[in-house]
Amino acid sequence: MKVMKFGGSSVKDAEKIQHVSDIARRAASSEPVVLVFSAMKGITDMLIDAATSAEKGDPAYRRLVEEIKTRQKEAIAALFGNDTAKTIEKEIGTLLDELSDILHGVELVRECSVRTMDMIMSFGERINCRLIASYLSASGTPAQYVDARSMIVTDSSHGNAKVDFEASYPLIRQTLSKVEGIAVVTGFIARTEKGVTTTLGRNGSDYTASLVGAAIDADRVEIWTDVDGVLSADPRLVPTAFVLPEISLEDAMELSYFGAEVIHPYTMLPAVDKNISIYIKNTLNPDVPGTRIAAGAKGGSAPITGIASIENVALINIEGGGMLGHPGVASRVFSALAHAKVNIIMISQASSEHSICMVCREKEAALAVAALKTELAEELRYRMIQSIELVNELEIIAVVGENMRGTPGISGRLFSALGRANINVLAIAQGSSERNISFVIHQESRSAALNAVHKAFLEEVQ
Ligand SMILES: Nc1ncnc2c1ncn2[C@@H]1O[C@H](COP(=O)(O)OP(=O)(O)O)[C@@H](O)[C@H]1O
Ligand SMILES: N[C@@H](CC(=O)OP(=O)(O)O)C(=O)O
Repeated sequence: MKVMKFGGSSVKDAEKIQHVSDIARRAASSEPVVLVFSAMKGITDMLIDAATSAEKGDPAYRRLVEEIKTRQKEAIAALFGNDTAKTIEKEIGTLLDELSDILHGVELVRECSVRTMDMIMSFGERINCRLIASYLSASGTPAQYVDARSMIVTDSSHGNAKVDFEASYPLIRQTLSKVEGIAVVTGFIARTEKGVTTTLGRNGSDYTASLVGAAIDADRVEIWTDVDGVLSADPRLVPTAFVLPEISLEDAMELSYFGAEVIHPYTMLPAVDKNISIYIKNTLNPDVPGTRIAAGAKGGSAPITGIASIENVALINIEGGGMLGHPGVASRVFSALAHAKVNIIMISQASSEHSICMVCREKEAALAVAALKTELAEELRYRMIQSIELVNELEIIAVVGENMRGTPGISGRLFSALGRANINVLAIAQGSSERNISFVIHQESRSAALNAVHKAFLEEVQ
């Protein structure tokens, strides 16, 4: 039994849907499969844009809904014969009408809460999975649409909800045991205990697939995308990046946390629980073995496994001699940021205790600085803290790999490579697991830094 997840890039249009349906059908002829699909590529972004426009009272949202309708109509016309097309169009039309009504509501009240945003985003996966289940059935492979909200239960942190494993696993088993034909499960979406729609975070359909895989004790979970596997770096930025045949669950988690969007970081959590291997496969190149992500898998003989990066981040630097020997400042800083719901991606504190510096997403930076200025008002007034400085337009780069543990000289080699490429490093952090060194640079040096580090660790003869 295996779970196969197809991302937005694999179901962009009718032609791609036909192609992945063939892949799924072939797999289903030799073992039972459960399918998980994301929305068509770009649809989630369009839904977010529509909600944002409606909230501002900008009628542009109607044009976006029309564009979504047109894409669906085109796909339906290409996938179904005339009679079936009418039935599917009606079914999907009802969903699109509901979406229009919700957006109209948002326009009227000029407000789109995170809860409403989750409901709006859910239409991408719901529409796409209805379309694909109908297409599979109409083309001779009986399939049934499964709304993940009937089986994945989360808390109410909308936009990035936390899964209740204990509640979800039995529900997943129960729901799937009643499905006739192949289950076509909506990725990304879930619900609270009270039935309110939630989402698992952008790119979260990978996580849906591994949750389903762990619940049903699948032999493997396959994430089908548009590249040959997990590469040693983002291939769009590092042309010499190569496919990693296998990597550990921990390295995959680190790489994805630091921006390798080929897999969602939480995907590895259920797999750790149940010791399931995850395979990254390419729909454009289905016979290539891809990458196997599994407990204990080795990343290769190089000192690092791979490199990842996050753009549009900001660095906040709190400086002041008054922090020296005063316990509790760090804890207040992080509590204030947590309270303001700012997510800190990286932290580094100078050992002199003169400064604490943190990195967050640029879009959250102003909020973070305001929260810190309020929390540290006293210290600023009495000059125990001299400044709270913000630098925007930065990039975090992380070098990741099990092999770094206990290997001396990695930092020296890393910073020499950056020095040779004339790249200025603003902050550095290393986890005590020694599995990752992350550093911050100016965004304009991104490509030069990634390529220099890739060359130093992964291309030159070791
Ligand atoms: N280290 C990496 N290995 C492979 N792909 C990467 C890596 N870093 C970034 N990517 C990008 O991730 C993309 C796949 O993720 P995504 O677009 O979310 O796919 P999907 O739509 O299938 O979910 C690839 O096309 C690639 O450009
Ligand atoms: N559709 C959602 C969830 C998802 O996983 O998408 P994809 O598999 O295309 O990254 C998003 O765009 O975030």
